[in-house]
Amino acid sequence: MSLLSIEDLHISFPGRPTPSRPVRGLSLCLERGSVLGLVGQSGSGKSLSALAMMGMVPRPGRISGGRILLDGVDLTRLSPAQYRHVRGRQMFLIFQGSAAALNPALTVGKQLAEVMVHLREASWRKARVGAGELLEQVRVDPRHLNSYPFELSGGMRQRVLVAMALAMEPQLIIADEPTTGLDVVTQGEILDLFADLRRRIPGGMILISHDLRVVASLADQIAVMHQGRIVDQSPTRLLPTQAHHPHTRELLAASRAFSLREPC
Ligand SMILES: Nc1ncnc2c1ncn2[C@@H]1O[C@H](COP(=O)(O)OP(=O)(O)OP(=O)(O)O)[C@@H](O)[C@H]1O
Repeated sequence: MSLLSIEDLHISFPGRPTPSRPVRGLSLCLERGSVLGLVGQSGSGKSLSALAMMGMVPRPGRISGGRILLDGVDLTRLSPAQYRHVRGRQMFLIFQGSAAALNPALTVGKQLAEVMVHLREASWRKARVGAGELLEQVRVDPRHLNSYPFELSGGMRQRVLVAMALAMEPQLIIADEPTTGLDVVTQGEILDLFADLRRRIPGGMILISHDLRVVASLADQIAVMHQGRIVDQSPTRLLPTQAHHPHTRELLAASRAFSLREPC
């Protein structure tokens, strides 16, 4: 059984004269232990799809059809309380603008320690030590345990989010444009960290970007999204030969200078 299977997902927003349907018939599969790259141009529906997987479609939008199966459980049928439980333990979203994902009022150490106390039932003392170790694993100096998110650079905040994911050990990690807004060197470092993360997390990862080059080095499979649905999906290195949709051809042409390599 696939770790994640999305079947014919539709998301709509009310509107006149007709509702808008930014996601219309999205289907994809993520196998356990693998990374799926979800690419597509701005507005194709990638972020909304990620939010739908997390049970966080912004109102008045709603899932108007389809199923999202995580380990065979249809998430679209969960109550809000059940969803919160699954979201806190089995799924983790790293999204654009890492600042917004961290609590601005709590130090980095406190936020990491809270995850360990609540999910791993560690004592506060052990959690604090564990939080320092996690920061070291993502190559952030542990003295930043006492720093607030605004005191860190964008790259460091992304590293803290990766540390948070390591603390939670979720089944599914969704990273939505995790390197957008970072300089090229920091982008490379963050992608290296994701490569490390995928080796440590037994579940799977969905890496979302408008840039094929960003996901190609990490993803086993690439799914190309266009106007609310997947138009091509294939193993990364076969995409240039297997892609048939004109939009995928455009994306490939745009990243031609960079050859698609084997996932690390
Ligand atoms: N809160 C909202 N209300 C109404 N429509 C929305 C809302 N959020 C998204 N949409 C619609 O859904 C479309 C897809 O948005 P989405 O953010 O998923 O695109 P994306 O592929 O992630 O683009 P980007 O790479 O720019 O983030 C948008 O073009 C917009 O029409």
